[in-house]
Amino acid sequence: MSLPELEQFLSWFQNSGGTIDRDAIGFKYFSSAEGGRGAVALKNIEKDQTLFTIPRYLTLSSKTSTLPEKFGHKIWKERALDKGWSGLILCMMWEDAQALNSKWGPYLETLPTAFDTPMFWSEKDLQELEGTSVVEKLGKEDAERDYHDKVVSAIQSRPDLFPPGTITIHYSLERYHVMGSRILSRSFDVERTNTDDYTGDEEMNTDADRSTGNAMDVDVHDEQAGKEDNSIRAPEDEEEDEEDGIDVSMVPIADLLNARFGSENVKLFYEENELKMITTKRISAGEQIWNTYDDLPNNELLRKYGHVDILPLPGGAKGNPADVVEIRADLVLSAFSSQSGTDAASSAERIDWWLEEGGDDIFVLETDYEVPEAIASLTRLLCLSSDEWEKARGKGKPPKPKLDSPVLDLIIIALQKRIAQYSSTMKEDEQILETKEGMSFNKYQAVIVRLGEKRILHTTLQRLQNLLAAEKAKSDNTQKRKPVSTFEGPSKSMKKARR
Ligand SMILES: C[S@@+](CC[C@H](N)C(=O)[O-])C[C@H]1O[C@@H](n2cnc3c(N)ncnc32)[C@H](O)[C@@H]1O
Repeated sequence: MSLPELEQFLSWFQNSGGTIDRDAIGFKYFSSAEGGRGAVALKNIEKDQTLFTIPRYLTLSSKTSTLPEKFGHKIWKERALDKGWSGLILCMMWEDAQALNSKWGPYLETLPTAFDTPMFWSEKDLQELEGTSVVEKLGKEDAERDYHDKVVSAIQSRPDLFPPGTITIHYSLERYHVMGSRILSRSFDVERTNTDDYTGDEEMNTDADRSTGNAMDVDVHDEQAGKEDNSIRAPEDEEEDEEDGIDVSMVPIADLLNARFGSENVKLFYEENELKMITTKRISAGEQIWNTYDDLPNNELLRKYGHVDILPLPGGAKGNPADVVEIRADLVLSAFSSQSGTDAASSAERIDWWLEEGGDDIFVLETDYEVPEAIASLTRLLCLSSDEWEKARGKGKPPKPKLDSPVLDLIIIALQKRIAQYSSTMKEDEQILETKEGMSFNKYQAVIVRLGEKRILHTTLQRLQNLLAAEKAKSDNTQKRKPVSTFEGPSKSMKKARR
């Protein structure tokens, strides 16, 4: 079973040195909730079976495209096209402009030309994501700055490579975003091997070259996190890739596989000269062949891939068990300032020290509803008396993450402030989903994302409020049990009562 639209591509793949077990794997359209176009098992397949292999020279990256060489490696670097994703995007636009003259022509034909990701949403739809971490991570402005500053001038400098008549069709800002989104939703972080030169066509069909050495995981898809996690990644991310020995690469066939939380049944492994998709469990005939995108939370799935995972959750609700919500450190600071009546500047020294010591500036709450130790430690740091703060600084150690009443009080306020950042309540979102008739797909996915975040916030908040109540009850009991007169003298509450 296969799709007619993929036949030319599959022939190209096999004729170019790729192998695929076509008795075991086919392609078909699943429901959109299951990923649309994807791969299916045509028979029962045992664990540890290789379904297809991709020679490294068939992967498309700025190492395998011949554009940097034609452009001149030196000038490529001078124009910083080796940093960030702009160089790879330019390679992909250029390869795409060559159509079937490109080595990857039939492969490029299989790639989507439109995306449902928030990068392409209207302002109105983006407002539905208010409060979530999606919007600030889109990186649209950074991407467009790269396009205007680096890519346009590179294109204009070489009319022989980028004929002026082709620019509006193949090198527009819109095409730049499409290529960026192809990379974001389909690329793999492929670790380099010692023999890094796998660009040449002379390597085609060299079965003897294939290593039987130890297979290792290939990091699947871009997995940057935190505020630098832009669709077009910050240059420093690419520098890290350089250091880590990773090539962000498009990998034919492998990128036809969908993924769903906890469903992985195959994984991409690499060997010296090729990548191998190998089953990680037995797959029954008719089942979808699922890769993994690292079981991302819905806010990241939506931003990178344009879909969300909706599965049954413990307690009856539906959502993504991998959901997370981010709390910025400045919200903790603002909770402290409003509670203590001080301004943020008076805590600046402590915050600077916290960051210098490597403390987090974003805390991540998960569906275990635990409070990250770092948020408790930062909160305690803010609450320390001047003497205690001097001591902590002297020792070079942030305070222990103990959840006592003052700390609980402040984290509760920070969570309440975080909840207030959304423009709708959790109840409203639940009602919106009950009557979803006529709702746009973008809005539907946005509500799923923000509801997932809010559930974590509300459940964690409830837990903390219970903990605080228990803490207070404990301290009240201790006060009550204290004898009227001890060797230390009357308790504070007794003193007060006598006045
Ligand atoms: C690597 S591609 C997978 C192949 C893709 N379905 C195709 O037709 O080429 C990733 C894209 O597939 C879709 N996808 C993958 N898994 C999905 C899922 N569980 N639910 C919905 N869409 C999914 C999303 O559009 C995502 O951006």
